[in-house]
Amino acid sequence: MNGGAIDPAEARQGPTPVNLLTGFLGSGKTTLLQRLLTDAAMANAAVLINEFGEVGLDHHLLERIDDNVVLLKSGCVCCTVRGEVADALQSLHAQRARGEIPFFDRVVIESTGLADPYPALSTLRAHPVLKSQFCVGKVITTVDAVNGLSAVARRLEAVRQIAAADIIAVTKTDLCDERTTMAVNMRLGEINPTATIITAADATLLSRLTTRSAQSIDDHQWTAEVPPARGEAQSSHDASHHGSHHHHHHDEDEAHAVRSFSMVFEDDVDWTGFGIWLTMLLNRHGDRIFRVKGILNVAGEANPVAIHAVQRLVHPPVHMKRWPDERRQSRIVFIAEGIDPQRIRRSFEVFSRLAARVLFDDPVGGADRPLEAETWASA
Ligand SMILES: Nc1nc2c(ncn2[C@@H]2O[C@H](COP(=O)(O)OP(=O)(O)OP(=O)(O)O)[C@@H](O)[C@H]2O)c(=O)[nH]1
Repeated sequence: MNGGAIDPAEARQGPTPVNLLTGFLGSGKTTLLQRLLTDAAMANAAVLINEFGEVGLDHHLLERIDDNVVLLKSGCVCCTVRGEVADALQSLHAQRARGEIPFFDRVVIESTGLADPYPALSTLRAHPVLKSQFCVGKVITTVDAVNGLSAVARRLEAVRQIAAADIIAVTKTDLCDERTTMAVNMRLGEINPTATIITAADATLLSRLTTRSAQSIDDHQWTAEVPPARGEAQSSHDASHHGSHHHHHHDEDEAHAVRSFSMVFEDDVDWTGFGIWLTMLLNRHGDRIFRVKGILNVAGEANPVAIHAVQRLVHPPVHMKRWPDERRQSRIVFIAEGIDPQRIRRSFEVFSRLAARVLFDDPVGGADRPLEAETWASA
């Protein structure tokens, strides 16, 4: 770690701006980032991706992979910024000064969908070394027009992400009618009256993100507590972190613990069977399954198929251009509240066996043997 190297870029341009890209699980952060990075103004941006989950996938889903894209270990920005994010920023800074990585003039941190942005922002501002190397740029928060209001009603992190925003980019408006979008915008305006609210597709987004506001960003009270509105977000931020690798025990009861878990498997996936299983699972448990994302080795496909679901909304699959590594393994990450991972695993195994039987062995077998796991997913 080199906090003291004299960086010619810094001498010329001053501290490098850091934009935090936040937003609840599945609200469209990576999609927006992908689009922003295609613009020439972002050609020299370094990207830090922080994921909540055992198996990091976002760096595979993001097409621009180069030396300046760093995937941080599972965790969340709010809890790791004093360690991992701070280290990553200092390391980028030192490597740039030594000319070891391509020049960058901006850093974008994509946080996990469960991160409280305030600790990260206050650390960036107050960290003894970082504060001279980097400055806090605008905070952009994505809000999903389909599921955003339900996230706000259930999770305090979602409220705090909106409250911290300079720019709120409303995503998935193409999947909603105008009234729904207006209702979302109104609620956002109540939570954060000073943010600029635009749709994610708005062409002015990038210029709004990269220009400094008249009011310095440093004037924000980053450490201020943002209370939830009445009736919103029953569980506290601190209590919400509960993952297999990122495992915090706070006061939250098991029923509201959010945990991330993953399934990794070698066998080909039957696409139809998988689609039926996922749809049934989300119909039954979508309220508590905030996020499903994965890369599947689909039978008959040369390249992986990326899948995304957010609560009950299943997005169209995306055919990826190549496998991220030699192993053609399927990887699926779930982020769910109060669900035992074993039940999802068992249910998937039963469905896989059923699909194999229907396809290859015994077209009618299985139908008379509704196992506990099947009925759990579909009942
Ligand atoms: N129709 C539509 N789909 C969108 C839009 N934005 C994102 N999506 C889809 O929503 C799904 C989730 O998008 P991501 O960009 O991965 O969301 P994320 O916030 O990075 O997800 P996490 O990192 O898991 O929190 C993907 O299938 C996207 O294609 C949008 O504006 N319209």
